[in-house]
Amino acid sequence: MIRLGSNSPTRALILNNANINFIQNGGSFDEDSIKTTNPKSFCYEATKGKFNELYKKYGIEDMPLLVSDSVVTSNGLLLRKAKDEKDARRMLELQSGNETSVITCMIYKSKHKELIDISITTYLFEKFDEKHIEEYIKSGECFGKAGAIMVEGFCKPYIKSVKGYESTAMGLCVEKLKVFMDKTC
Ligand SMILES: Nc1nc2c(ncn2[C@@H]2O[C@H](COP(=O)(O)OP(=O)(O)OP(=O)(O)O)[C@@H](O)[C@H]2O)c(=O)[nH]1
Repeated sequence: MIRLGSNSPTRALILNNANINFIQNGGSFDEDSIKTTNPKSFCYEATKGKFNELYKKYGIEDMPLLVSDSVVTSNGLLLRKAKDEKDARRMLELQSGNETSVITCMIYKSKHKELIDISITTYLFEKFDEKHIEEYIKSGECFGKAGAIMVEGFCKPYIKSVKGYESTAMGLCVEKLKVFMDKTC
């Protein structure tokens, strides 16, 4: 059993699908406190901030702690979660017909071992259909997701090429996590 230190329904889904037993306790780390706009550094600092908050609160005596953060970068810009419909439209139009990378950092710490991993999945998308963009925004599914994208949903029909794990793009590189958890310390 592990503690998923996250509010993310997608991260919970990823662990469930991988048959990893967990309880979920999200934190309230303020990502706006992070100054850097370098996507990788931002992602690492956000993960570290989330980890420190929840490590202080729960420790790892009773079970290992797993936290994670994901950001998107396209055209060198850092894309976090869309603030509103206008922001979501901006992010989607930026990624339409473009290359996009999802960067996911995770920290897993038990009494015996610790993993700090940064994984990247890069997509080349076809141009998104304008009408489909509007439907997707209206559905609200674009919110709460880095870069307002959903690789297993809205983006799927537009994927021209992909390099990296889909799980990384969805918010938790479960393939690497499972290999690490299965390793004896
Ligand atoms: N379903 C889905 N979710 C995605 C995708 N890309 C990113 N996400 C989610 O976007 C969110 C990125 O925001 P974060 O700040 O890392 O995490 P959060 O949702 O705020 O949750 P915390 O772990 O509590 O910080 C995460 O919940 C990811 O799972 C995707 O393609 N599909």
